[in-house]
Amino acid sequence: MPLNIVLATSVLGLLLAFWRMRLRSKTSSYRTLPLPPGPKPLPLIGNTFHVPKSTEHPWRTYAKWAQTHGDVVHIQVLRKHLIVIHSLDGVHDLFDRRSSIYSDREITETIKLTGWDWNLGMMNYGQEWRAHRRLFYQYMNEQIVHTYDAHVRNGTRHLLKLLHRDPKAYVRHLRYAIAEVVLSMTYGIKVESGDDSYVKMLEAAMESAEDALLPGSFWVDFMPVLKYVPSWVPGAGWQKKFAAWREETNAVRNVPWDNVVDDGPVPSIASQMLDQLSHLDTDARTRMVQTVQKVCAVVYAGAADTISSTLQTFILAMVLYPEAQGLAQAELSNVVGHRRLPDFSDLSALPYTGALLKECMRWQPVGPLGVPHRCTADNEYRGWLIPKGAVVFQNIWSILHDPETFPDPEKFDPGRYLQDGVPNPDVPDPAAVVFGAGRRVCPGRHFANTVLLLSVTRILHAFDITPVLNTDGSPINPKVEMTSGFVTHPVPFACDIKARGSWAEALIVG
Ligand code: HEM
Repeated sequence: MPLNIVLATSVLGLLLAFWRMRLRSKTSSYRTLPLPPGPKPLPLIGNTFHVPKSTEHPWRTYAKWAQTHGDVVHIQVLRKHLIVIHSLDGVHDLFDRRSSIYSDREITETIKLTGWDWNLGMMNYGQEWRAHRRLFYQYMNEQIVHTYDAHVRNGTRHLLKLLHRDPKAYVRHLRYAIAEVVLSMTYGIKVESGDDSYVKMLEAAMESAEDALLPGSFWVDFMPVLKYVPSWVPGAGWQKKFAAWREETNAVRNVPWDNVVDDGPVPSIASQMLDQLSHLDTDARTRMVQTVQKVCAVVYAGAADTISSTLQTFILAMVLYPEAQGLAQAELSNVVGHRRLPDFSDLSALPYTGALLKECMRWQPVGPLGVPHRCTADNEYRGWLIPKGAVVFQNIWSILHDPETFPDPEKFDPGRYLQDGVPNPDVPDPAAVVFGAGRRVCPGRHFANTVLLLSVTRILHAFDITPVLNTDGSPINPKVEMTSGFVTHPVPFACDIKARGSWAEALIVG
């Protein structure tokens, strides 16, 4: 071997060894740092008994801890480190600025046992996730989502009819209408009127997401060996629950896919994705078809529950805050008039109505703890060690209820985003928080905004939303009570939804 190659190889080897030594010493130096503060752990079991139950609004408990310990709170359960971030700066510092090591997910036993591991939102950061996310983005980016406007118009128009016909069942109608929009654009499926089998299927699957996907919901997340305990063992009834949930999550992936229709004037997302594969050989095509199937199911699973839950919160806010409702309706009457329904072209002229939607997202965020990120390398943050493998949450609820940024945070007040009738740039937009951050930021956010804005403006234009009345004529104001879990929505409440006048009735049925 020529001498210069030997020399070059040796120098390279030395550099490599030096770099690895530095890396090792750096890693070990991080290990001497303290962990971020948090409730005092007990020997061996750490904070095992501190972990708030997923059924008890854990974001409120974490927020209380943050008042004592600061915006970065750490707990340890057996060998697992959980870190909860309570400030937007903290979220940006870690999820955005250090995204190369904060973009993984913790694939808990619960995720595998409930069968959600086909969902790109639950995948490890790597090639498979990248391929799914790229495909998803191609059909959900900011520009492309407007090609689905016709589906959104039809769905929201139908929603008004359903609400008019049977206002008491508003929750069912919201879920049905969103399912209708998403299934038609994704699979070309026209849901028969009154057929809520798709809605029920997703509801059943989402029950597992709501009950089980926050780490700590089930002990098996911290002690994986428990997954081998047979279901007949006393206390292991959760195994049967998981088996049933697995069937439901698989149904979300398979049932709409088996019913893809390809006869509409605009091809569905599924058929466009499949067309893209025509040049591939059989093996590559088979593999990619599976990816397409999963990505389509993620559109449905990601959209349906989050959007309909936000709309339920909107209805609750309108019942409780009639002055906000009145201001938005006055704006709509001014801009749109009484001869037509609002459309996408009106949205930029409706600052108060836009602010009202922002406030719905802030007041009761649909995913109060977001989706946890997993950190893939030891690193130092503000003098603390964030250990490799730590599960890092952003407490979205707490960030959006910080009284310094949002005074009187429990109050629903769209006016807080406006100054002299135009958006106030000094008030943060909750949309920059509720959809998460970094490389895993919600890729469905543009579509969610589109559907939410048109739904909210059309419902407000057409209806008055009021409390139901007691026998003595006094209003029964519902309590602000949210379900607890991965995704939340208001606990069911009664309200009245009535057309705003004969002009509105004509628009609804027309
Ligand atoms: C109000 C509506 C919605 C809210 C509040 C919301 C919120 C979120 C949040 C907080 C995350 C986690 C981000 C992170 O890891 O930091 C997320 C991820 C995700 N969302 Fe949404 N979302 C909404 C609507 C949608 C819609 C309509 C879709 C589908 C069309 C969707 C699809 C997804 C997917 C696929 C992920 C996983 C991304 C990944 O892990 O790479 N979401 N969403």
